[in-house]
Amino acid sequence: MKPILRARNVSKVYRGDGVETWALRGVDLEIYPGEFTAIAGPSGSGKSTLLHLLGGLDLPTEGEVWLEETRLDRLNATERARVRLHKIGFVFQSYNLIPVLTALENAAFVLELRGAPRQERERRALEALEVLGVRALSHRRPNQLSGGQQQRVAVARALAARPQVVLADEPTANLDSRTGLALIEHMKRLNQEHGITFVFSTHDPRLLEHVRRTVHLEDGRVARVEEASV
Ligand SMILES: Nc1ncnc2c1ncn2[C@@H]1O[C@H](COP(=O)(O)OP(=O)(O)OP(=O)(O)O)[C@@H](O)[C@H]1O
Repeated sequence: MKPILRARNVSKVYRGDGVETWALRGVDLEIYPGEFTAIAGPSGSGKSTLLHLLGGLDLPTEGEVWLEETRLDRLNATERARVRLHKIGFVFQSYNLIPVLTALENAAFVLELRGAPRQERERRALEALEVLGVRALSHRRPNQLSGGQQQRVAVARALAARPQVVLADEPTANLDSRTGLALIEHMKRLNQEHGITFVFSTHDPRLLEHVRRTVHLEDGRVARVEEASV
């Protein structure tokens, strides 16, 4: 089987105010279709940077990033945006819900950007909200939802578009442990039932008990990869 995502000897340097920060150094990583992979590591180890690069949101300083047969770091910004829109779902803290839209409209948003017809958008958004257990809240705006509910709507937005890959940056960070575990369970079910590939970052050891593969980052390098039999 060929990897769906691949980082080859990827380094990322942030430069600003005369300071250089090596966020990633020579990272090699392959993600295969249908995998459920966690990226773990202490604060500042490079987890968010790696997810940004894998999703084509940012470019590596050195190395290659591939999504299937497409080399993302060779595409221009418009081409990368098109690939993201059609193939990747994001659940990132910085990609918050749009405050003036209802949960349903938020969940349908990626499909709207893709130009899907209204009926199809609504059907798929409602389906995704149902799967995440927040369909009854579909007419509420984000400020009428708890943090956990907002996070579920954000996951529903990523999933309604049926991406091949979902990249999630600390998806449980703002949730209490019960809600966090429930969200991971939902993600796992979608992974098992719909074959969606998940890569998510976390520094919560409790969540790592639920994943098959954990990539540990330290100081921007892959320190070790752990395979569990869950
Ligand atoms: N835009 C930026 N400009 C300069 N330095 C940055 C930038 N983004 C990240 N860094 C630095 O790169 C390193 C890796 O950061 P990154 O956010 O990828 O780590 P992380 O593992 O996701 O951390 P956390 O768990 O705290 O979110 C850190 O030293 C950070 O300070």
